[in-house]
Parts: sequence; C-alpha cells; structure tokens
Amino acid sequence: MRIAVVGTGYVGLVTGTCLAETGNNVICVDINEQKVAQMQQAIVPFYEPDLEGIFKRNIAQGRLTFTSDLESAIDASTIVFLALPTPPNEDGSADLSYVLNTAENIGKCLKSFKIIVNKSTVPVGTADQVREMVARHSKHPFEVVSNPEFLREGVAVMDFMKPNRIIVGTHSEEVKKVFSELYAPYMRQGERLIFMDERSAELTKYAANAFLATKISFMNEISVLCEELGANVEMIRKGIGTDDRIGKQFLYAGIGYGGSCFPKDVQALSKTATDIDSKVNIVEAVIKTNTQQRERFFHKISDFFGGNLKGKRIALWGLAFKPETDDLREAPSLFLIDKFLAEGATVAAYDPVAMDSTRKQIGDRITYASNQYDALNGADALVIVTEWQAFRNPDFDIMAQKLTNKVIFDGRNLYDLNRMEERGFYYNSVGRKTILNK
Ligand SMILES: NC(=O)c1ccc[n+]([C@@H]2O[C@H](COP(=O)([O-])OP(=O)(O)OC[C@H]3O[C@@H](n4cnc5c(N)ncnc54)[C@H](O)[C@@H]3O)[C@@H](O)[C@H]2O)c1
Ligand SMILES: O=c1ccn([C@@H]2O[C@H](COP(=O)(O)OP(=O)(O)O[C@H]3O[C@H](CO)[C@@H](O)[C@H](O)[C@H]3O)[C@@H](O)[C@H]2O)c(=O)[nH]1
Repeated sequence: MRIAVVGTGYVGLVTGTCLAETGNNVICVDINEQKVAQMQQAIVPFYEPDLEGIFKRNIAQGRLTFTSDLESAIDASTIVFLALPTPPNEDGSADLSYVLNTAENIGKCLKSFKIIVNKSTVPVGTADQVREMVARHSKHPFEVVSNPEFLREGVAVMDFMKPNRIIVGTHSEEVKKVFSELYAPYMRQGERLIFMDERSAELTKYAANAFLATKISFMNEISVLCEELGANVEMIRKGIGTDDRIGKQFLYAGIGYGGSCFPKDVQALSKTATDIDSKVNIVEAVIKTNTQQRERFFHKISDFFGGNLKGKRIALWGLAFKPETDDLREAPSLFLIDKFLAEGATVAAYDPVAMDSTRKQIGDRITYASNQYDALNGADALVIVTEWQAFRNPDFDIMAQKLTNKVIFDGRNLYDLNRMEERGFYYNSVGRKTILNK
C-alpha cells in the first residue's frame, strides 16, 4: 500500500519504518527540515533500540523515503497517518493545533480519496474535528480513522511488530477491509485487531494509559505504607503479581511515572471529565500520588542532610525518564536536578544515552561525567534515577572509594538489601527498610 506518515518522532518514524518492513511504500513527512535531511542520509534522529537496522534496510530497498513537502507526500499515498505531537496546554488539555493545522493543510491539497488515520493520542471527538476541518477545505471524498498507538519507547519496534492488540476506530466497512490487510502481518492471532467506533478508540488510549498509571501510583502508595510499617514492597509486588487477575507488570514502585505520555495523558483525561462536568476521582488521585512520590524521594535525601543541601555534591545515575531511550520529557531526573540546584547542591550526572539531550535542554547547570564512576568523584551521595542495565551490577569497591560518603538513594530498587548491608553502605530505596552504614 502507499502510505504517508506525517510527523517522524518516536511514533511516526517507528510506524513508517515498520510499515515499510512489510512491503508497503512509505513516505515520511516532517516539518523539521534538518531532521528530514538527516533521515535522507539514513541517520535515525533519536535513540530507539532496534530501529536503525530496519530503517536502513527499508531505505536501501527504496520503500522508505522522507520529505518536508506535505502535498507531494499526500499525492503519492492513499493512507495518511498523523503521528503529530499533542502536548499539554496550560490547563492540562491536549494541544490539538498540530493535528488540526495538518488536517487543514491536507484538506487544501486533497486531489483524490484518502484514508486519514490519527495515531496521535487525542481526546474524544478529535476524529470529528479532523473530519470537519478537512471537509471545510476539500470536496474530495475521504475517511478519518482513529488508530491510537500503544508502543513504548525503548521497545517500540517490537511493540509495533508484535502488538498486544491494534485498535481501529472507524464506521466504514471499506476501511475495515483495508486495515485488516494492512495489519495482517503484525497479527499473531486474528482477534487482536479490534474494530470499534472512533470515540471509543480515542478513549481506549486514555483509559489504557490511565489504568497503567493507576497501577504504578497504587504501588507507590503501598511503598509508603511499607516504609512506615516495616514491610518490603518488592515482596508485595511478587505476592500480588502472581495473581493472574492482577498481573505482574507495572507494579514497580519508584519515583513516580514520567515520560512523554502518562503525565500528559492522565492530566488530559482529567480535563476531559472536568469539561463535561464529570469527575474522575481515581485518575485525580493517581496524579496527586505521582507528584507526592517524587517529592517524598527528594525529601528523604534532603532530610538525610539535615534539611540543608547547600554545598553538597550529588551524583546522579540516569537522566532519561526510563532506560533505553534518550527522551527526557517529564523525566524525574529533571525534577530532582531543579530541586537540588535550588537548594544549593551541585549535580554530576551520568546517563548512557541521554546526556546530549539533557545538555541541549538544561545546558551546563550540572556537570556530565564521562562514565558512571566519574560521576561519583567526591560526591556526598549517589542518587539512582533510571534503571539502566549498567547500574544493576556495578563495582561497589570503586563506588566506595570515589564517594565521600557511602550513601545511596535508589529510586529504582536495584540492589539486594542484604548485600548492601554486607557492603556497608547507607542504602535508602523505595518501600523497603533503610540500610544504615556501619
Ligand atoms: N512517544 C511515545 O511513546 C508515544 C506512544 C504512543 C502514542 N504517542 C502519541 O503519539 C503522538 C506523537 O508522539 P511522539 O512521541 O512520536 O512525538 P515527537 O515529539 O517525538 O515527534 C513529533 C514529530 O512531529 C513533527 N512535526 C511537528 N509538527 C509537524 C507538522 N506540522 N508537520 C509535520 N511534522 C510535524 C516534529 O518535528 C516531530 O518530529 C503524540 O500524540 C503522543 O502522545 C506517543
Ligand atoms: O512498574 C512500573 C512501570 C513503569 N513505571 C514508570 O512509568 C513511566 C512510563 O513507562 P513506560 O510505560 O514503560 O514508557 P512509555 O514509553 O512512556 O509508554 C507508555 O506511554 C506510551 C505513550 O502513550 C504508551 O503507548 C505505552 O503503552 C505506555 O506504556 C516511566 O517513568 C517508568 O519509569 C514505573 O514507575 N513502574
């Protein structure tokens, strides 16, 4: 099939590349000309494991091309995917300007029938708005489909190639046929392609993210109880996760969820409810707990130093909001950095891939270490923010030598408590007892 993908971020480029991989002809459009030039030279513009190989292969085979010219891409395609940003407005609602401006531009250049597919995360009713916008500028027939994306950064290619399910919101039988064919190569079992109306598809995406965020906030609340009551949240996780009705995933307590999706989508769902004079009590509690969780983590560190961080050197392991990405959107590291600096501490950070993106965003407000151990030189405490594999089994002897104090605050529960006790560290993690150094 001939496909255009508008927006080449984590979703758009993965979508375009993975659709090319199954034989489709894909042209990717981005407004950022520098990014387009990079992709035309077969350079992936961000870090996403497993993308580069299939990206290069499909470019070499002529099935994956790039342009900044929307009209030529629309002319060359029958299906047009929108994978555009929907960042939060100040009031928490989703900013639809990228999607609606593009819909307007598509309307203006429509010359024949197209299926316009929204892959961005958008509030209920956006498909209708896109339809109205295109129709305002075009007399040609078209369909608007809601096809929300569920991939996770860091495993995006696998998630796209082997999805748990694909949701397609459409009322058109013709579209159902086209999508059944388009997505057949990605289906392990036929029933994973779920057709529904557009509004339900739009809400399914928010419900999924809000539910996952709820699991996390729930466990974070339990972690607070664990700390107060002398229980171990990892035991609770195992204890409840083995119940199939609960499931093992997304039960990891930590420093609260971050990333480009959960914070904004949970907020947007709450705003949607407010706009219709409804109330989503659980969702609002999830947001509150998430904020409290990261603040609580900061206060534990501050309290350790008697409430005075002035002149303290903090080593930070991890900047990305999660491992295997360079994405910093709503990363807990940025929250902590702001707090540390505001309190007069200095920060030396190390992240295996997100140092360039951090430097672009916050410049030299912190120092960037060339490896994880150099970040520890003369530090009063190590704070672990992202659970990169390289942090899981570090050399504790080197750490002990480099740190001024053998003090670790671990927001990801990476280490065994007994081993930390043997090693003589002060070790403060989430929802577990604190190990006091000898
Ligand atoms: N990142 C994820 O893991 C993920 C997963 C599922 C859904 N989503 C949703 O998908 C959407 C896209 O997210 P993302 O993370 O890929 O965004 P992103 O910020 O990584 O990428 C967006 C891209 O769109 C481009 N763009 C902006 N305006 C444009 C225009 N007018 N024409 C062409 N290109 C334009 C930008 O230059 C950028 O390359 C959002 O709604 C997001 O909520 C994201
Ligand atoms: O048990 C857990 C699982 C995750 N997290 C945190 O939750 C956030 C989000 O993690 P994850 O879901 O792995 O990353 P994303 O790439 O943001 O993916 C989410 O957001 C995407 C955008 O909507 C969706 O497509 C995905 O299905 C959804 O998992 C991160 O800060 C994680 O540290 C926890 O704290 N505990």
